[in-house]
Amino acid sequence: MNGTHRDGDANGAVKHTTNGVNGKMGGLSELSLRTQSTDRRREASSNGLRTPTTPDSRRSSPNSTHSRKYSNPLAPPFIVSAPGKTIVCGEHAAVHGKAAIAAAISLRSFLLCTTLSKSKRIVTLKFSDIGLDHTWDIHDLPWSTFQHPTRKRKYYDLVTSLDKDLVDAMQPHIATVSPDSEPQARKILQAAASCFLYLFLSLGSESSPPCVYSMRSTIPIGQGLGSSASVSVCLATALLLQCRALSGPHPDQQSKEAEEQLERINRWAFVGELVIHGNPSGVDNTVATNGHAVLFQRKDYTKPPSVNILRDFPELPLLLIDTRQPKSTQVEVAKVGALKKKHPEVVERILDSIDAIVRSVFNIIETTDFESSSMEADAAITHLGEMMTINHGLLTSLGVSHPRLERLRYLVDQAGVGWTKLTGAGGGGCAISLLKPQARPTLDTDEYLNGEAATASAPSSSSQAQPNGSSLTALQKLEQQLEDEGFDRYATTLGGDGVGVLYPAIINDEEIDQEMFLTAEGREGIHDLVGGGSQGGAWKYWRP
Ligand SMILES: Nc1ncnc2c1ncn2[C@@H]1O[C@H](COP(=O)(O)OP(=O)(O)OP(=O)(O)O)[C@@H](O)[C@H]1O
Ligand SMILES: C[C@@](O)(CCO)CC(=O)[O-]
Repeated sequence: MNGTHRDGDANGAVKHTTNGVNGKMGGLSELSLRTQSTDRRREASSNGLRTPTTPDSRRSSPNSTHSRKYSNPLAPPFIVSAPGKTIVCGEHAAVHGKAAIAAAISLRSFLLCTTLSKSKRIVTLKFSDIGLDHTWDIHDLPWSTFQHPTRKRKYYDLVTSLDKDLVDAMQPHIATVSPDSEPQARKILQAAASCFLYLFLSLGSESSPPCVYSMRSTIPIGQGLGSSASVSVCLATALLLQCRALSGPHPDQQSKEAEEQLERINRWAFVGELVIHGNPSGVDNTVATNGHAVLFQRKDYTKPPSVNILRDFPELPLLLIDTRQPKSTQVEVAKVGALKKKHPEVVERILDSIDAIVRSVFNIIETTDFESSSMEADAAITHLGEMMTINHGLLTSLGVSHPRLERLRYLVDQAGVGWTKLTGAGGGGCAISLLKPQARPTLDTDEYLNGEAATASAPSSSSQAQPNGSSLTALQKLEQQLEDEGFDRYATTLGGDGVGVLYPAIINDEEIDQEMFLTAEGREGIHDLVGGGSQGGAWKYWRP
């Protein structure tokens, strides 16, 4: 195997041993070694300072009287990105050991990590979408509790529950995060801060690099599109990279090695989700880590879940509609848990039916060529639509729908253009509508396709075949009505890359600095600044 083998713990106490034929270093290490001296020079000149003396030049200078210890140079700023998700079927049932299918969407979160000079000894969170700006002194954090030999976890451990003592030790440091904001906002801020701090204290050490972590996301928060999982994946990846517990990503990385890195990230992202959600199944972080689509099932919480990556997820004609009704995943998951406790036999059967829907959808997806415009493909779409309708009905019976979701479903049903189900935790948030074959738009409305075709530029309208007039009108009318009633529609594609790294944070020879990153305007501003996240040669992905 090419590359670097790393031994050590989550403390950053990592030994590098090259075991390849040519002894080549793995991705990030190689990049960081190459960029360190440049970076130091850049820092020095931007400070108006002389270029610092390198260890080599010091050694070669016989007159050097410096006895100061050489300190590690700064790592350059880098960005980590991960997608949001939509659950095609199986939400809630996934929490109770059943299967679910989820697909990555093209909305993503981005985390810019800016290492500070070692003398600073602080970590700062600038999560500007939610208005979080908080700094901790690294020395003040409860390292002794987290690093205690009975509690300390290795970076490769499988952590499946939170340690109450660690959560308690963290509390005084969370209580100081925006204590004066109103309760609902404070909950969001403190959840994000807790997610970071638990991971930082688990994977870092008192000698971790001081750093500013700046977060931007194009995923709406708390609308069922996996914003928390995407944030958790970004944080876990950045912290694992900083403690050198990951190799790559690099293009020639062997499949098995890439898979191991993704598995490592996913394990810690699940811990982040435990902090934010309380009782997650792990499906959201799994799809945010791996990208594409996944068939997911976690029967035993003490073991890794079974994950089947669906790399050729079909380009289904979908609408992704936001009710703009805020909800809490934690609350909705707890609701179903309470109902199951009260009526175990009935609820277990509902969950089994949802599991049967997931199997049926998986079989159809695996056996149908959706690209052909055959009767078989149309029948498969109808089959998927019917499964979605039943799935939504079962979720409603579990008590996780909302009047806004029911209104949306009614409007789509009335228009006769498709089948609708809530996606994610429900209680508000988003729904997906699969368009009926006869309502499926033709060339000028490719935007409804969820795959690459959706982003390809369409030919001019004069050269297009005319769509089925009545269906298109029905769809246009529906869109108008949705807009009038305050629903939002997201243009997104399904099934792109999972977690990615831009190291260093440079696009088209321009370094993305904190100011630019934090002030980029709206989804398009962020997307344009970082080069799309999922595209562009500068971004690297673990691709097994
Ligand atoms: N842009 C962001 N910046 C910082 N924190 C964020 C951001 N987006 C989401 N979060 C964190 O994730 C939490 C939202 O999680 P929640 O589960 O309620 O919604 P979701 O993940 O969008 O929905 P679902 O789990 O149903 O897919 C927020 O409270 C916040 O702590
Ligand atoms: C509601 C749920 O099933 C999906 C949330 O996106 C919760 C989970 O699986 O963690």
